Amino acid sequence: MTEPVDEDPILQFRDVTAYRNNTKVMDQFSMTIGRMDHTAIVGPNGSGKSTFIQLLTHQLHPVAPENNAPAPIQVFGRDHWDVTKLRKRIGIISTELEYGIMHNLSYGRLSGLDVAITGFFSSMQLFRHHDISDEMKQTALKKLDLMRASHLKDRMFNRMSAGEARRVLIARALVTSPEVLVLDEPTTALDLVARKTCLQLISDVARQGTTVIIVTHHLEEVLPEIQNVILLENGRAVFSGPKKEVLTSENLSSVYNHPLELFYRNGTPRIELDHS
Ligand SMILES: Nc1ncnc2c1ncn2[C@@H]1O[C@H](COP(=O)(O)OP(=O)(O)OP(=O)(O)O)[C@@H](O)[C@H]1O
Repeated sequence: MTEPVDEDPILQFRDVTAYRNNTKVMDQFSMTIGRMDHTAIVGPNGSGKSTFIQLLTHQLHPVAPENNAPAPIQVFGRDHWDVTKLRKRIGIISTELEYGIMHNLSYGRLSGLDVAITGFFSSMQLFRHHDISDEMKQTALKKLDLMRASHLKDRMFNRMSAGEARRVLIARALVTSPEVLVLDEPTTALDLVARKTCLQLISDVARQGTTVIIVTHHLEEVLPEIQNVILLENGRAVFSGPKKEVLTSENLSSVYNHPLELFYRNGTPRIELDHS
């Protein structure tokens, strides 16, 4: 196992290849994300975005390297992690997690405050053996406040709208003050106003010192704070680098296999389909 040092990248994928049900779903995917390199991983349906999240959460494992080659995935400079410890340093928000908590009702219902507190235990539920201190409660309340969700602390999670639930989940991810926040299509199912609020809150998190990684196919989620973009196609990083260089009409048309026109509005990229 390698010993981490502070300057190590947060995430390093080196020629990562992975299979799901005997299908190659990631093919020699390489990328490096440093501290405070806010990054968007963008790609069309089926390009490998969920696969990336699964590799990060250890739900899926890469093909082992040959001989003594370095491990294909390193997080904070290490290739082996106790998943519970890692979850405290990397907050992940996905619709899968939202669904999991929302439908995990057999153990009892959770309030907004309870859901935020589960972040300390990396669990989807609060159990009797969880020792909840006053400090934890205060921190959870503070993070709910940061996400403008204080009014949801006593509301049952399964009675919240998608936008409310998303804000509570971001607060949950922040209770351990993670160095990195990974968001999987954070505005899916949100209406126009909730989407704007959610993106504004994520921008605030990025500016306050947490490295933000957004995995998405919605270009409006590529916030002004994001400077690096990785464009995925068929499980490979086909374009990678500064946002203005990677997000071009030409590159996007190639990856989406359709003529697209890219423009920026208030620092946020948008695309228009070319119907000609
Ligand atoms: N369980 C599975 N077994 C085999 N192949 C799979 C499985 N799940 C996904 N794939 C394939 O893996 C590739 C990458 O899928 P993935 O779900 O990572 O893409 P994605 O970019 O997240 O797509 P979307 O935007 O539609 O969610 C696709 O070609 C998909 O068909």
